[in-house]
Amino acid sequence: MTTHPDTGPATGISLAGLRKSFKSPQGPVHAVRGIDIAITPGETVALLGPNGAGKSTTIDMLLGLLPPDAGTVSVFGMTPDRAIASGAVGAMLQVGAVIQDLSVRELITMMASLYPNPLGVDEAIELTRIQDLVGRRTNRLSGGQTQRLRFAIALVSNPDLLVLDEPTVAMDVEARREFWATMREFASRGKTIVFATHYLEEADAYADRIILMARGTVVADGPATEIKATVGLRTIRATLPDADLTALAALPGVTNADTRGEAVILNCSDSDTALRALLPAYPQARDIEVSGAGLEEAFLQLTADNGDIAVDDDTSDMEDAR
Ligand SMILES: Nc1ncnc2c1ncn2[C@@H]1O[C@H](COP(=O)(O)OP(=O)(O)OP(=O)(O)O)[C@@H](O)[C@H]1O
Repeated sequence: MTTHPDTGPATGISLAGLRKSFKSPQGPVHAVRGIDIAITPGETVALLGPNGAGKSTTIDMLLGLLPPDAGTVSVFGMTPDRAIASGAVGAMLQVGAVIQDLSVRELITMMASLYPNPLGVDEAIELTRIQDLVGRRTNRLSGGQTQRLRFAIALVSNPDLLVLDEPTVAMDVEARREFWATMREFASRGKTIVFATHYLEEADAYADRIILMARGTVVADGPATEIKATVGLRTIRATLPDADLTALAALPGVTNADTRGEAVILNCSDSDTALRALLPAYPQARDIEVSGAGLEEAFLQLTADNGDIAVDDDTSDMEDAR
C-alpha cells in the first residue's frame, strides 16, 4: 500500500455525515440518516442493532458497494475503491457466491495471488481452522463451511481492515467459538475489525467498542460498559414483605418498583440516592443487592420502539437517491 503521509493504516477510517435512502412502493426508506463514525486503527468495532437499523447499508457504503446520498467515506486516507484495490480491506458479507468447482485450497491460493501482500495459504488455512476442508470442492460445502471459507478468503489478502456483516449467522456453536478465536488472533496483529451483529453477547465479548444503531442513526457509541452506563439503569433488589409499591416507586432515584415474591425490585435512575432513601424508610429491608443493567437491557432501552425502520412521507433527503 502507498506510504503517502495522508494515507496508510495510521490514518484510520472515517464515515462523515453519511446518508442513504432507498425508494420503495410505500415511499422513501431512510436507511441511514446522517452518521459520523471515526475508527482508530487497531480497534475492533461492533455495529449492533435490530433488523433494519441500517448496519448493512453502512457497511456497503464503507466498502464502496453503495454510493452515499450524502457524506464521505475515507479508509486509511483513501476512497473505499482505492483501499480495496490496494489490498487494505478484506470483507465477508452475508451474500456472495464463492467460485465453484475448485478445491478449497485452490480457491484460497487463487485469491492470495490477487493481492500484493497476502498471508501464506497454509497460514490462512490454519488461522481459520479449515484444514479438514482443503481438499473439498467448493460446491460441496455446507452453509457453515462456506462461511468459514469466505472467512479464509477475507483473511488471505492480509488486510489492515476486516469488515464482516453478520459473520456467524450460519455457524454452529463450535464454529462460532473457533471463528471468534481467529478474530482475536487477527486483531492482536494490530488489525482493524468492523463487524455487524444482532448478537449482544458477541458485541459485548469481542468488540472494544460498540456502535449501537437504530432507525439509521447511531444511538450509542462506546465500550460496552459505557453503553450500559449511558442507560444509567441499575436495579436494587431487597427482601421487603408487604411493601407499598407506590411509596417505593416515589423514593428519590427510583423509576419504578415491582415485586417477586417477598422481594422488591427497584429500577433506579440513581441507585446511590435510592439506597440512601430506602434504608431509613425501610430498616426492615434485608438481602439488599445492587446490580447494573445487562447489555440486553441497555440495548432494548436505547432502541425502544425503533425495531423497524420507518417508511415515512418525508422526502426531503430523497432527492439525491432518485
Ligand atoms: N436495496 C434496498 N431497497 C430498499 N430498501 C432497502 C434496501 N436495502 C435496505 N433497505 C431498507 O433499509 C433499511 C435498513 O436496512 P439494512 O439492511 O441496512 O439494516 P440492517 O441493520 O443491516 O438490518 P438486518 O440486521 O436485518 O440485516 C431497512 O428498512 C431495509 O428494508
